[in-house]
Amino acid sequence: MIMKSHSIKQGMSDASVKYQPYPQINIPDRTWPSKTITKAPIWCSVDLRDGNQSLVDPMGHDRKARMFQLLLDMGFKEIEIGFPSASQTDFDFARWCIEEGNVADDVSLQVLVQCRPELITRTFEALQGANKPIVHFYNSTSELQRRVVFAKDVAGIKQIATDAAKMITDMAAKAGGDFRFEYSPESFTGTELEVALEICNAVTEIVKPTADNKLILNLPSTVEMATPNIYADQIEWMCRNLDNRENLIISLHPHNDRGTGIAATELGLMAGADRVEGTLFGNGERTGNVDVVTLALNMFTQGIDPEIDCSDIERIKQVYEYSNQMIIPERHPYVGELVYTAFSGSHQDAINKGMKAIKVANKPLWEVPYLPIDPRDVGRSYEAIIRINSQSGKGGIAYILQEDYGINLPRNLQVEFREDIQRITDEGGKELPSKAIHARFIERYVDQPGARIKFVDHHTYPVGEHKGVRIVAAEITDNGETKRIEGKGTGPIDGFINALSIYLGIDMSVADYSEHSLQHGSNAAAIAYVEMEHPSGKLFGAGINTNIVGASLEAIVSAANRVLEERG
Ligand SMILES: CC(=O)SCCNC(=O)CCNC(=O)[C@H](O)C(C)(C)COP(=O)(O)OP(=O)(O)OC[C@H]1O[C@@H](n2cnc3c(N)ncnc32)[C@H](O)[C@@H]1OP(=O)(O)O
Ligand SMILES: CC(C)C(=O)C(=O)O
Repeated sequence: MIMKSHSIKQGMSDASVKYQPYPQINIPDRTWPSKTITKAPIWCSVDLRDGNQSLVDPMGHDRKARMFQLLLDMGFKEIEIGFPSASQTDFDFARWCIEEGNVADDVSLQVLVQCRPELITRTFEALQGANKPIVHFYNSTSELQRRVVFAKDVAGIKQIATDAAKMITDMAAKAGGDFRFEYSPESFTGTELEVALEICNAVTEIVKPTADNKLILNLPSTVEMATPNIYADQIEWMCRNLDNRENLIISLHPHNDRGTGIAATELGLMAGADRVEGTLFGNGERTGNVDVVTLALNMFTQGIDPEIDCSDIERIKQVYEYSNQMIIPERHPYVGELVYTAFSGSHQDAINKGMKAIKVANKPLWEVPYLPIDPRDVGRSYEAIIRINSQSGKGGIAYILQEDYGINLPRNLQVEFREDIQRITDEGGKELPSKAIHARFIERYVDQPGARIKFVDHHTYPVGEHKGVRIVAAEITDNGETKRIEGKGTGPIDGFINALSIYLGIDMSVADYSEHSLQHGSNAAAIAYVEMEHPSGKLFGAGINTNIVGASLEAIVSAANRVLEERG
């Protein structure tokens, strides 16, 4: 019998009939692939307009004002504050920004308007008294929208743009202020390049930009329709062919329909664009606008000053969540709850070693495997870098004990303790927090509740004629009963082991020993680790005491208790 294989595509249409590939751009001598981004673009936040217009519940005054203040604090010099002719809320907010927004002289407020006379008139009312405002006008130019939305040919669509350009420049001249202008051939990525060029050139001719007042030509990827290289080709082609290029600011306004908005923007900048419109963490229509925080931090990690301040990413996140009433996912670049966290063993091991190497090198260059940015640069701490679950390894556990508690486990003890933690995480199926790992370490190696032997005190004294050999007389408790034991050795550790071996009737010796002071914690205590060899293997004990010899002898008792436990 022939078995039919199942495919998850069963319910989907025939793609080759329903969709068509985006055509290539004919620009064989393209230069952008060998360019790099060397400086920050002019940033324009469109959170309060494109972001706001895509929300389930658009922002009221408080949510807008809080977002506006954040954008000013982050250093945005151009902020699209709304679409004042669309609603009274947007109109009133524009008035509030102008009258009460405490906007610095180097910041331009920007507003959006369709190319419609009544809306343009209302927009100018909203802008009275604004300092260097940007009037951003747009109309859709794509082949599809010309056909199905406007039922107009190219000439008709160009007329909409040029009529608006004329009206806007006339009104600005009459108003006498220092207006700036931006034009967007909306749905640019669905517009034939020759058509976009013709319409943009016609608008430029009317606006007559100068070196002192450049026209912003915004070439939006209103809908992201192709791979990012196509957008870059389109931008390079426009930059090469536009009239009066020197008096134009070429702006990108990417959306993220294919999930490649960041890449498209970066390639668009390499292709010659000067400016980027986007939103914090990418809120916006459908899959969102391009995320300016990610763009800025991508630049930062390439050694470029992004010129917007992302050093308090938690505040940016909080305002984003309050104003947009949306939650940022855990994996969102640079800000997500989990983006600086490794659970898996090999990542933890490499991070642990990288962090140590950085401390040793004591140089500013950041080089930590798996962490493209120092979390502290965005105001995040190192606390969450390594978290422990069943996927974790010894390096991660060692890192947590070192970072959080100043406990620097010897390598073999890391291996031993990891097995214990692995058993717990496998059984629980859950993350084990740092506190629980520390508590387990103390319980197993230091406090040992219910253990048979406890160390109380010791004395040493020389053995008459034997130079270098000393007697160790110690007091211990065995199941709560006080006992005095005695042994010989070259020092207290040696002698105490000898005493315990005789008392317990088990042949024990020290295979490895180390100690260090505990930097964390209220008392200046020391921790000692003893790897104890016994007839059926090796295992570790640890002791913590303000006295280093005390810590060592407690570590021996700890190891002896574990030997007893193993023997049952
Ligand atoms: C890609 C973008 O993000 S563009 C920005 C989109 N943002 C928004 O739409 C948010 C704010 N918008 C609004 O509140 C409303 O749409 C308003 C107030 C602007 C207009 O409202 P209305 O006139 O009631 O409705 P609507 O938007 O449906 O109007 C569409 C009409 O304007 C025309 N139109 C649409 N865009 C433009 C434009 N840029 N320039 C000129 N005319 C336009 C349409 O062809 C249509 O004409 P028709 O009435 O002859 O068919
Ligand atoms: C108005 C324009 C720039 C826009 O929002 C878009 O194309 O997405």
